[in-house]
Amino acid sequence: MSSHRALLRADLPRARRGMVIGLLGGSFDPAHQGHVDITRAALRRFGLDRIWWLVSPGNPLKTQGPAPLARRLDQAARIMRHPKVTITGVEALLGTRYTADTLAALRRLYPGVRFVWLMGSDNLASFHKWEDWRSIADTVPIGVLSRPGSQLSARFSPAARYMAGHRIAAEDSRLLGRAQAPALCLTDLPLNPASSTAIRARGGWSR
Ligand SMILES: Nc1ncnc2c1ncn2[C@@H]1O[C@H](COP(=O)(O)OP(=O)(O)OP(=O)(O)O)[C@@H](O)[C@H]1O
Ligand SMILES: O=C(O)c1ccc[n+]([C@@H]2O[C@H](COP(=O)([O-])O)[C@@H](O)[C@H]2O)c1
Repeated sequence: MSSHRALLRADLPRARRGMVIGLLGGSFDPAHQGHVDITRAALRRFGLDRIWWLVSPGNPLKTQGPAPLARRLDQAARIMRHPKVTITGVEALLGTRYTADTLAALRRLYPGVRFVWLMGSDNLASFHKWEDWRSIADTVPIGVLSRPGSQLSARFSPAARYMAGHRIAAEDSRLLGRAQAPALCLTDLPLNPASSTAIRARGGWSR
């Protein structure tokens, strides 16, 4: 193994073959209680062994850059404390920005590990604008957590239509982790209206 790859592996989170790992990607600028609530709910509902937060170097669709990655990672680790949740800067380590590239790299690095992509319903509503979104849908099961104001637009989104024949009902959500992609499960949860935009707007976080 080259020294570069050895270093990379030393920093990456560990996973055993056969594990089911949920990936929650986000700017986390800053992380808030909404992120914590959906993470705990996803662990319970989707049959996941672990969740990794992928604190993004920067959302490819957002024009304004977030606060420095190290600060967002520190703040996220303070707010999200759970033995099954790891806060990571995996995308910065891998040099990926687009989710499709991140997933392809993770699959190569973790043979035998199952990944599930997690997102709030606002992101499912605009998922069809992501790079290679159909290939993401075709290769990884997707678990969607309700977010106030976007449940309807998510249910009727182009991405939900694309996966219409591959829906897992909310009452069967535990099957998602071991389902073959494409697989989509939308859960109804107690909703948390928290948002990073609102926290920044009231001066609770500066970039
Ligand atoms: N309150 C919430 N309820 C459900 N999902 C959420 C909530 N807040 C964030 N998410 C989801 O968590 C992931 C990461 O979110 P992100 O870091 O962008 O936070 P945000 O509050 O949406 O930020 P911003 O307001 O800056 O867009 C996304 O999939 C998003 O849909
Ligand atoms: O790959 C893409 O085209 C793409 C476009 C928009 C968002 N994403 C990812 O979606 C996740 C949520 O982003 P954000 O900024 O809403 O927190 C994060 O992991 C982003 O990298 C990915």
